[in-house]
Amino acid sequence: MNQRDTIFSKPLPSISDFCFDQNVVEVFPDMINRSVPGYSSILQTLPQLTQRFVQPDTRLYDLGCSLGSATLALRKGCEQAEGSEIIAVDNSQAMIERAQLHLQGFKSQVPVHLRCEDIRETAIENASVVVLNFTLQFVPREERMAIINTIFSGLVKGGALIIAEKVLADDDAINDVLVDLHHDFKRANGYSELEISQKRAAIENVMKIDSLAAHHQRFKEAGFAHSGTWFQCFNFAAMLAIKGDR
Ligand SMILES: C[S@@+](CC[C@H](N)C(=O)[O-])C[C@H]1O[C@@H](n2cnc3c(N)ncnc32)[C@H](O)[C@@H]1O
Ligand SMILES: O=C(O)C(=O)C[C@]1(C(=O)O)C=C[C@@H](O)C=C1
Repeated sequence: MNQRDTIFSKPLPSISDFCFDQNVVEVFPDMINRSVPGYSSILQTLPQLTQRFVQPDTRLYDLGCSLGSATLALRKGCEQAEGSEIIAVDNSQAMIERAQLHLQGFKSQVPVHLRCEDIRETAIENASVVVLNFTLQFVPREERMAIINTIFSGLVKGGALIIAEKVLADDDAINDVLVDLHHDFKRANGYSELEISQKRAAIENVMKIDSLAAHHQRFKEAGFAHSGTWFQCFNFAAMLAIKGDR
């Protein structure tokens, strides 16, 4: 466990589209910590946000759970709420198998149901909290609205969607600065120029990012009464959308 990410360290003859396969599973904690500015701050805040929005006898969903780091944060935040149940979903079999092992290492009264499933197929029911932590960016853009609509319909009144994404700045010059700051962050974390450029090419076709304005517009269109950005580090941001009429 906790192997160093060297996936893009050697020159590759051709760059395939990035996918969450067994090789990525092996290095995932190292990869995400060294690649996503603010990832640990976001995870640290999740229990607090969960505690605030969880309601008794409801479900909590972690969509695109990878190894279950956000699932554990959700579980920490809902320990005190009677009748909580967590559903964690990922469409990578390799991720789900490792998440199962990872979650077994921590004790809790709250049941967690892990599902290998496409989040586009996931039914959301009686949910007080739904987390999408760096997952929606991997869903084709034209299919994102349907997912947000499904989440909104499945949330109870006063329920919350907690979502983090890599984002695009509206202003091109500002965007260039944020991208450079992100690349400097990767360099400072030991990634080489080759690793940065090969990773960039690998995610280019599979990870299409939206602006914060586009995300908030989508939440509004789905019917959320409130939405805002509660954290941003360079071009990585965490947002909150709340269903009204609690
Ligand atoms: C960047 S990782 C998420 C990190 C994780 N939420 C965390 O906080 O550690 C994105 C995850 O989303 C999953 N994923 C991408 N598209 C998906 C889809 N359509 N359905 C289910 N899972 C998906 C990937 O397999 C991957 O594990
Ligand atoms: O933008 C990048 O370079 C990234 O590595 C981002 C990102 C992400 O945002 O999820 C992409 C894939 C990996 O899961 C880890 C990080």
